[in-house]
Amino acid sequence: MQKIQIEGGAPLNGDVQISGAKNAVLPILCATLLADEPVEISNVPHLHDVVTTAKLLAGLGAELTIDQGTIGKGSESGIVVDPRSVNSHVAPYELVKTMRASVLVLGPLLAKYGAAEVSLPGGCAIGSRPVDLHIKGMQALGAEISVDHGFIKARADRLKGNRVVFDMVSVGATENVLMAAALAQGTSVLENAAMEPEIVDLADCLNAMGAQIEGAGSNRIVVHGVERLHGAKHAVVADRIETGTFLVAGAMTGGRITARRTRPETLDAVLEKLMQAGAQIEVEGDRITLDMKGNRPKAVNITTAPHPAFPTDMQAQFMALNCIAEGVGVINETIFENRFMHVQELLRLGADIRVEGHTAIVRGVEQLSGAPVMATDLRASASLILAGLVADGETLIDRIYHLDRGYENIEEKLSGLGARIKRVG
Ligand SMILES: CC(=O)N[C@H]1[C@@H](OP(=O)(O)OP(=O)(O)OC[C@H]2O[C@@H](n3ccc(=O)[nH]c3=O)[C@H](O)[C@@H]2O)O[C@H](CO)[C@@H](O)[C@@H]1O
Ligand SMILES: C=C(OP(=O)(O)O)C(=O)O
Repeated sequence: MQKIQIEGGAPLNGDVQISGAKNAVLPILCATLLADEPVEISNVPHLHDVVTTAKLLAGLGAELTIDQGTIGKGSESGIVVDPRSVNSHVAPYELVKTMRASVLVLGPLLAKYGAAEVSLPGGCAIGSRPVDLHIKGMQALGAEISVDHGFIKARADRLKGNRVVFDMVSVGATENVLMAAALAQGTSVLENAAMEPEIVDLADCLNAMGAQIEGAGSNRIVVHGVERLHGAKHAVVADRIETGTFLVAGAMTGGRITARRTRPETLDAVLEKLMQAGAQIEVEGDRITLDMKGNRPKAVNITTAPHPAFPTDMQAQFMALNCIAEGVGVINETIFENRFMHVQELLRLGADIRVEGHTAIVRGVEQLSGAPVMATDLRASASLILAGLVADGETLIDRIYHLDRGYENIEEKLSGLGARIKRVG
């Protein structure tokens, strides 16, 4: 099995180009099912989750044209999905179990074809992650739903617009209901909606396909259902989590890094914490430059919460930063009940972390020491890479398939900044 090998201690400097966002491209690919013409998506990152989604859509009968050569290399091309040949409404367990975002075909299949059978995703390393809000949302739009033999089985002649009040903020449930409401009869109002930039990107794509969605990016989204959605072209928004991960790498190594082709306005909470850690941040157009001027970062306190607050998907990376920072940083994880899996592995690298329930107290040490470690989930993998970049000697990270779900060419990008990192095995 492949591993990532890092020789720590090299300062990182230079420019890095940010890819399209995993968490935007996955719902957008699912949204293409709603159209009755081909939809062309560009700035598609080359990720394992994109391959899984492509398999899922192909399994439903959609025809996909994938331009491997250009994926991730520019915004000219990517994936064209022609949904006209869709002839199945079943999302099988084999795919859903490897990628929870597969549940996002529920809304589109139901709205367009009147039926969907989607395997229940089950729990994952970071938490139990139920889908009750997705189901309640579809029911509010008039779907009949049963859950048996591990599948969500949904039917509706034509969904009807309604007021949907989410009990708690959910990115996935907001996206699923948004897609379903786009083709429903009448107007839907989504209250307590998630406000993540990826929701805005999905709504932009749907509107380009002819949907009538207002208010995406706020906690109240109004969707005027339309009769049909047509083909469109859409470029995926930049990945704010990838951007943040590279900026933390710069901060931890005392370097100067420019993230190019990103969306600075989606990173306010992260940039604020980097400045508190002592980084000088400059924003110009689609670029963010972080300069640590060779200094050791200062520890920062973090509480994760829905956008625009600090993202849970950056928690593990800031934990790594706190591990080598000056002082003590307190991290509260409020989104997922089990998102401290990286702690045990960071301890193996010499970190000083105490976990009390949903809080981790991190006392910065002068130096981490390289060791073999195991990745447990996507962002945990990123945190171990970051720690390895500053650890003394060699760090060998196992189970890196988690990383390939969500980071495009991370070794190449880090090598380009001066890191001594390679894939082995
Ligand atoms: C593909 C994608 O975009 N993934 C992101 C998405 O995941 P995802 O959409 O799964 O996350 P949610 O926003 O839905 O989850 C937030 C919280 O709500 C709970 N919940 C959610 C749905 C539900 O029906 N019932 C319920 O209780 C979850 O268990 C969790 O505790 O948002 C998360 C929170 O920003 C990010 O960490 C993930 O990277
Ligand atoms: C938790 C994440 O993704 P997913 O929802 O796809 O598991 C993530 O991107 O950090």
